[in-house]
Order: sequence, then structure tokens, then C-alpha cells
Amino acid sequence: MTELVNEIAAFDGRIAKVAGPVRSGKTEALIRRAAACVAEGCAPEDILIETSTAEAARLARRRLAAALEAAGVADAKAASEAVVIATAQQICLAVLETPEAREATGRAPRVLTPFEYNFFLEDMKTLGTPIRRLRSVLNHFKVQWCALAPEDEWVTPGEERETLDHARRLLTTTGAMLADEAAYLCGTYLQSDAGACARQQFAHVLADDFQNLSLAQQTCLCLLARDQVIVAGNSEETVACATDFPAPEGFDTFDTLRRGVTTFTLETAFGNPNITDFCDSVAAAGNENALTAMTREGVIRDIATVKWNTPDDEFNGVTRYLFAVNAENPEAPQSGICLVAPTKQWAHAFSQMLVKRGFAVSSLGFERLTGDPRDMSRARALVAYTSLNLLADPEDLFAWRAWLGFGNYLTYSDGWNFLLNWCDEHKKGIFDALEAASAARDAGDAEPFPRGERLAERYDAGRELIAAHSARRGHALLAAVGAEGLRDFAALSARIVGDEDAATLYALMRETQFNPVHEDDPRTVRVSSYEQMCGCSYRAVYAVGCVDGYVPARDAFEVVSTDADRARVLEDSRRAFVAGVSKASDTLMFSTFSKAPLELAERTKMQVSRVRMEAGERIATLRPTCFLEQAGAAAPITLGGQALLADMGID
Ligand SMILES: Nc1ncnc2c1ncn2[C@@H]1O[C@H](COP(=O)(O)OP(=O)(O)OP(=O)(O)O)[C@@H](O)[C@H]1O
Repeated sequence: MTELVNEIAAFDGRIAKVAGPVRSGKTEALIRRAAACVAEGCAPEDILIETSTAEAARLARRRLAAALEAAGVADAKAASEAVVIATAQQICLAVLETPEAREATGRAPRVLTPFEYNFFLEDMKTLGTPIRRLRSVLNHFKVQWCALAPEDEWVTPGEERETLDHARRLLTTTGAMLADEAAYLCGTYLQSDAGACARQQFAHVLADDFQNLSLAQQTCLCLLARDQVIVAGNSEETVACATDFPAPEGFDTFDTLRRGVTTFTLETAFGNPNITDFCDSVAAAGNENALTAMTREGVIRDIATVKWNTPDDEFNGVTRYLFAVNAENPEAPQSGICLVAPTKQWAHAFSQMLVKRGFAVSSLGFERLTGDPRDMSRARALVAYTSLNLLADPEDLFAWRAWLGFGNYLTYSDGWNFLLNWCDEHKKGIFDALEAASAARDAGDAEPFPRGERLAERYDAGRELIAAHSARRGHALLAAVGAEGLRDFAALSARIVGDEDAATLYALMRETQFNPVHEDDPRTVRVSSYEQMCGCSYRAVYAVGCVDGYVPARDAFEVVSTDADRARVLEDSRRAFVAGVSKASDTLMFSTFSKAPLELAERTKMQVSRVRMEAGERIATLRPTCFLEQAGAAAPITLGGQALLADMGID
């Protein structure tokens, strides 16, 4: 085994694929290859390591520093910092950011956050297409972009063409970009004559978890390599953490579609053999061809499923248990413990309970700002974010687009459309239109375009906001934009020293939306989504809320959808589950509960197997995650929650 890793580390051919089951050292092999390149004299900045998430990049950099040291590289820390380690999306955006690419694409790589996307969607509705149809056409575009399919080959004249043109107009006029466009634009640019100078930027491109990338992202990475590309992955570990449209087939066929690919298959899984056996068995239950380990190396320990009565019992019980475990071994870093949660609600409930028990918590995967921009009382975090955006960059046209729309049931998409038409007619820019509307409002004149007065009112309020608060900093600034006390801003508020200006605070907030990472503090227990487990490794993983409907998602059971849809959801959930829980090297515990109030179960999409009355309340009966029993002989042992607590001396 070690021999094979050494072989990969020394591989000097042009193109290789590293396959292997969970925990077989795929990442390790890439890290060792990067270290060997530096040791052989390659400039660290000439090496690109691609990871699926920003957190995986952070951890890879740490592992690389250790590997460089082991390889005898003089200033290992500095070298590890100089190697480019980033997500595919970050890499594509960096390419698109260059003046040459901006010129060639005519686009600015300012990606919309998910909540900003809602404004875009409202503006798309002005076309009059029924919303379901519009969503389906936009989804079609995203699929094609992610497949890097040339637009002229797939856009049909009529509705599709019109929709695409309108989308482009909305985005280009505001200097904005959709997340799924980035790899498409980057790939198209890199393949064009104009992009020749941007191709082959790196001597070595080492792409980890290649199965998680879209075809467009996969292609971009290959185009960036000069001397060598090595991709590592396993399609049974596919998670939608780098794109909404991962293309595991791009990994599976990597060696058959190209000539001269050297394939390495790792066969030893590291860590508690019961854990890797469980993961391999669940993967094999979904796909008989799944890669499984030939040998397993590590200390054997039982893995268990703990059953509680209700969600409250689970929140209480698991956290009390963790408290007792921690008390037994207070020296062990708490960052080695991770609770993987199926939903934001579960993550919050556990985070709160852990804090109550005296733990510090770092949560990852649930930071996406949500709310309803049309309803001010439900848009406070969104307004605060956009206010910071405007203060940081008063020229950001998409921030203005959002700002103007808050609190209106159509987010003033009608007014925005009139404004854009006015710009076209007068050959003027958006600020000219807003200034004209504002001047007319001041003078009591007729609006230059319908809804102009409403937009001018919002525009003036935005100008006032900028004038009033642009000199503020730190907490005073957060208070001024209404962010102080909001849960979505709590982590930022706790982190800042207090003298940060708007640009700094906005950049931090934006980074949390696009490239979130865990706190670099060994004393914080981790709470994570399944997606954010990618690239991580923990001593102990507690998979909480393990009921059908959460894991796998309820759509896997939905009777109204087709068999194929159900199967697709089931298999997507299986891969995310396998990839997530496999990150435990030592201890793995599943936590489940047998009943919940029907209202909670329905609202949060648990799969209800029966409903019965208990003390006048309707109670849903629930089942543990179906994946547990699918593991067959490798399934965990089952314990009652009370028995678990009693074992630890907790009554
Ligand atoms: N040759 C080795 N000897 C001992 N331990 C190893 C070796 N290679 C990897 N490991 C350990 O095994 C674990 C898994 O390694 P790594 O993350 O590189 O595997 P992976 O195949 O990329 O995992 P994943 O399936 O999570 O993507 C890590 O804890 C790592 O330190």
C-alpha cells in the first residue's frame, strides 16, 4: 500500500487517475505528490491543488505543510502557503477576474448569493413565463452550462432564446453572474483563442474528489495544467458541495475517454475497520460495482445506533453523553468531535444545547442567508447584508438592484424592468436612470418611467444610508445596518476586533456565504452538514437526526414522483451519507428517535410511517435511516438512549 502511495508521489507522467474506496488515502496521495514536486524543485506557486470546499482546502494546506516537512523541504510552512489550494469555483473566478478574461467574456465575475438570486428570478418573471416553466428553463440552462455544452448547440429559438437573452441582459447590466455560469464562461474562455494565455497556468494540477465537480469544472482544471494532471476520487462519495450538478461520470470515464492515463487503485482503508466496512457495505447496497477496500488498517471499535424517544430526548441525551465523554478525556481536542446534522434546524438545536453544556461550537454548512426579501420583517439579515454591500461598494449595481426591491411583493421587478427599458431607450446607465428618477421626485415632476418615484424613494434612502454610515466601523457599523443581534451575523460579530471598515466586514460576510470554513480553534466541537464533511477527518462522528426523510431525503419516499426520481434521490442521499460518516477515524455513532409531534415531522419532512394519538396530541411514528439496515452484517449495534446514559453513569 505505502508502495503505491510512493509510486503516485513519484509519478512523473502527464496524466493519472487515483481511485479508491472511502478512506483509502486518495487525498494523501495527492498531497504527497505535491510535496514531492516541491522537493524536486518545482516552484510551489506552479502547483494547483483543487478541493471541493474551502474547508477541505484549509485542511489540505495543513496536511501539505506536514508532508513538505516530512519530505525535507527547507521552509515547509512558506512553501505550503505558496501552493495554490482552492475550490474549482474559486479557480474559475480567478481566471475570469483577469482584465483579459473580462474583456473577452464581457462579464464581471460577481456571483449572486442564493438570496440575491431571488431578485434575479423576480426580474425574470417579467417575461410572463409561468414560474414552474421558468424554473425548468433556467434549470435546463444550468445543466447545459455545467456540462460545458456550447450555447448555440442547445438554445432553441423562441422561449428559450428569449429567456436566455433576458437573463443575460439582467446580469450584464448589473455586472453580475450566476454561480453556474462561472465554470462555463471560464471553460469557454480557456478553449478560445483569447484565452490561450490563461491556459496551462500550472505545471501540476492535482484535483481531489473529482467526482464532485461539474463537467465544466473538470474541463477547466485540465485546461489549466501544463505538465501534469492527477485526479483523485470515488463516485460513491459524490456530494453536491462544489456544484449543484456533480458529474461522477467524468471521473469514472476519465481514463477511458482519454489516451495514456495511468490508473492507480488504492485498496487499503485506514481508520476503524468497522466504520470503513459499514461505509463500503452501504455503498455496495446501492451499487454492486462500488469500490470496496481489500484490507482495512486500524483499531477495531464497535459502532452503534442509539435510539431515543423524541427529538428533545435526542438533543438532551446526545449532548449529555458528549459532556460525560469529554469529562473522561478533557485533554483530547474537541475539534476532533463532529456532529453531522441533516438539517439547519437540527444543527441549530444541537449547537444551542452544546453551548448550554459549556462547549464552544464551530458550525459549518448552514450559513446561507435566508429570508423573504418581499417581507421586511423576514428580510432583516438580507437587508443588513445588502446595506453592508452598498457601504463597501456604492457602485455595486446588483447591490442596488436588491436594495431597491426589499419590502415589495414583486421586489419592484416591474419598476426595474421599466428602468432597464428607459436605459436602453436613452442609451444611459442604471445610475443615470436612478438619478433622473430622483431628480424628478425632488422637483415634483412626472416620473421618467413608471414606478420611477418608488425606486427613487428607495434609491434616496440608500444614498442616505451610505452618507450616514460610511465612516462607521466594526460593531457600530454592524449596529447601523441592523446586523447586531442577528443570528446570521453572530459569528462575524464575535470575530471582529472592532475597527473594520465596511469593505472588510462585507468581504468577511461574503466569504462566509461562498467559502465558509470552520474556526481554527481546537477547543470547538464541530457541527457540520453532510456536504461540509468533504475533505475532513474527525476522531469521532455523531450522525444525529438519523430518521428516514432526513437521511435519505423525503423525496426518496414520495409516492407522487416517479420510480426514477425516487431512486435518484435515494442514491444521492446514500452517497452523501457514506461520504459524510466515513470521515470518522475512530468512533461513529448514529442517533435516531422513534416519534415526534406530527406537525414538526410534516413541516421538516421526516418520513412518517404511522400517526397515533398520545395525550390528545397527534404523534408521528418514525423509522431509523434505511441505510443502517442496508449495511447487513456491517450494521451498527443498537442501544437505547437511557442505557447509553446509564453506562456513562448519567441517570
Ligand atoms: N499510507 C497511509 N498510512 C496510514 N494512514 C494513512 C495513509 N494514507 C492515508 N492515511 C490516513 O487515512 C485517512 C484517510 O486518508 P485520506 O483522507 O487521504 O483518504 P481519502 O481516500 O482521500 O479519504 P476520503 O474517502 O475521506 O476522501 C486519514 O486519516 C489519513 O491520515
